[in-house]
Amino acid sequence: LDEIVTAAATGQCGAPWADRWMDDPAAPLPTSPSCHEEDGTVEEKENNNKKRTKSTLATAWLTFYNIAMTAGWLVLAMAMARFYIQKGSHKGLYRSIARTLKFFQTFALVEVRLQRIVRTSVIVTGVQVCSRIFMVWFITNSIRQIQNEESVILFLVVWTMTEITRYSYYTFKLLNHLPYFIKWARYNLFIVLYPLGVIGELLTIYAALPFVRRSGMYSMRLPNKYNVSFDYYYCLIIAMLSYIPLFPQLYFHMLRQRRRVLHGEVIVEKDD
Ligand SMILES: CCCCCCCCCCCCC/C=C/C(=O)SCCNC(=O)CCNC(=O)[C@H](O)C(C)(C)COP(=O)(O)OP(=O)(O)OC[C@H]1O[C@@H](n2cnc3c(N)ncnc32)[C@H](O)[C@@H]1OP(=O)(O)O
Repeated sequence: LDEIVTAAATGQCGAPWADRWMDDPAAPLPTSPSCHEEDGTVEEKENNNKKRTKSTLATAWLTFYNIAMTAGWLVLAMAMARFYIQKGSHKGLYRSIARTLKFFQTFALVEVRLQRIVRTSVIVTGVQVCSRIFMVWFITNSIRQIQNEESVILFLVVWTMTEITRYSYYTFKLLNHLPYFIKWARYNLFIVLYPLGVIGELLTIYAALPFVRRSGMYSMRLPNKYNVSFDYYYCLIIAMLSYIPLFPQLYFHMLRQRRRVLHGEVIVEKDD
């Protein structure tokens, strides 16, 4: 076993079958892991080359994506700081950064599919990204009257701090130059920022309720030609209630990741 693991880890000539064995431990082991046996067929070599090219392309793409997202959230942070310094008030701040925020937060949708190349969870990432997009497009952007609420600024500041730390963590990690303070920040700041972000989001949805009820936006009342009724007001109440079962799952997921990354604990997570 040591021989197999060492071969796979060091990329020695025995690595192709070692890789295969690590992918499928049930596969029969060769009697002797000699280099000549495993120089392999031309087909095997081509496959290995393709795999290597794919992983280099994936890493290059991920690095570009994470640099772009770090830059995007840094631009947002600077725009917010500049607005506040110039105007001395948060009124109008959301409108001034709305476009950039919508662009970068919506772009994060690609992360839901990242589990094909990194060890991220599709469910956790899906809930996180969808709830953010819901907050941006269907609450804050759609209801002008709440855009100047303090709670909007609260979740904006918290999201911005989180994302600058998170994307710069991924970037430096991919470049194999991860400063400890970024790793520390990625897996510690969320302990306070996550609940604060949730408070900001819940207060914002709560502030939206009276406007939604009065305007009847995004709602369908009976009778109508589809014979379907939908009340956005109750949909928002359900969304608020869904934080009760969902948020603890996200929070405990991050606490588990923290133990794994900062304390080296081996965590066995259930498959998505
Ligand atoms: C449709 C309407 C729904 C309405 C109802 C909604 C209810 C919702 C309830 C809950 C809502 C929560 C709202 C959230 C608000 C906030 O965000 S507040 C601000 C504070 N937030 C945070 O601190 C977020 C912290 N949480 C996370 O970061 C998430 O768990 C995550 C974003 C989903 C990330 O999870 P995960 O990927 O599992 O963790 P990591 O440890 O970061 O990564 C695991 C491995 O994957 C690699 N990886 C992941 N992404 C990338 C990437 N982009 N590039 C490169 N690599 C990546 C990462 O490096 C790890 O690799 P290994 O270390 O090798 O394992």
